[in-house]
Amino acid sequence: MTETLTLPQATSTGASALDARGISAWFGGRKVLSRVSLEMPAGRVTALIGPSGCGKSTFLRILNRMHELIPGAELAGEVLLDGEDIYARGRRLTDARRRIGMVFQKPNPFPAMSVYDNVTAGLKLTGVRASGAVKDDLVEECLSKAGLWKEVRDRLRQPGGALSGGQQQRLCIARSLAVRPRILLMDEPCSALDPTSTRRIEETIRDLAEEVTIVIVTHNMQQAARVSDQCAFFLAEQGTPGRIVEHGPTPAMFSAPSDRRTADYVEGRFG
Ligand SMILES: Nc1ncnc2c1ncn2[C@@H]1O[C@H](COP(=O)(O)OP(=O)(O)OP(=O)(O)O)[C@@H](O)[C@H]1O
Repeated sequence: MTETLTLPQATSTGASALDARGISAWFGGRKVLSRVSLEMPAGRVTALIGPSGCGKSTFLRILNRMHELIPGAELAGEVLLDGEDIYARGRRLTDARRRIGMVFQKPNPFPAMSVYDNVTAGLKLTGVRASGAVKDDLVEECLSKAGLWKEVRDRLRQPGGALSGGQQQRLCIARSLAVRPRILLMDEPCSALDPTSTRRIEETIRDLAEEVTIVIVTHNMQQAARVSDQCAFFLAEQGTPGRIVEHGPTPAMFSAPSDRRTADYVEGRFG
């Protein structure tokens, strides 16, 4: 039986806290993350930083149960969404997906689908029912929040693939917002974009932060400094699994990190 849900009301306090506890991860028996714990407070932007291969994306995928879809992938630990483990027995994958959205490195709208249908696409996939008028309002609301409404309000029936790269990424953000997630995960969302589009997305991230908790992976230290409230520095030293070396408020991580390796990384001496 397919479950049908109605759309949650838009509120200004929809953000949730996410708390990862003792997360370890393996691919085909190779351990890539070891006992990573991190609290991601409600309504804040958390940036995950660190050199390539230290497990940031793996950690991010564990936060919305995407890791378990990879053949040979395993994990241990807990991910608490407002205190409840998304991996607890009986919890459904679709539940986690609805509450914890994800935006990827490369903009991935449905290219032949209209801008309008791209925004509402997530509703069907997550079993949410909405009437035509509700959908119209939702499309405007989500495109506005993603900072795209003014640019596409007259092009809602054009294909998503006809937008620029930066617009496509904001369309993907709007699509994620349509199911009213409490958390938005972003895996290097600007790495395929030009500087102007990057700044536009960064503004969007800051605007969204009040109502959705954001966790962003970025290799761009200036970006981490501009958009995040707190940072976690991941490192996998000499073939060991990735760990968090240090985490804390962003200004402190950049101006007075307590670990020398954090200082070396944020100042660009390695990675
Ligand atoms: N699907 C997979 N199968 C096997 N190993 C994987 C898979 N995905 C990632 N890994 C391995 O897990 C480790 C962590 O990778 P991950 O992509 O999480 O790191 P990252 O810090 O996000 O890197 P980057 O910054 O380059 O994106 C790496 O050693 C990588 O090779």
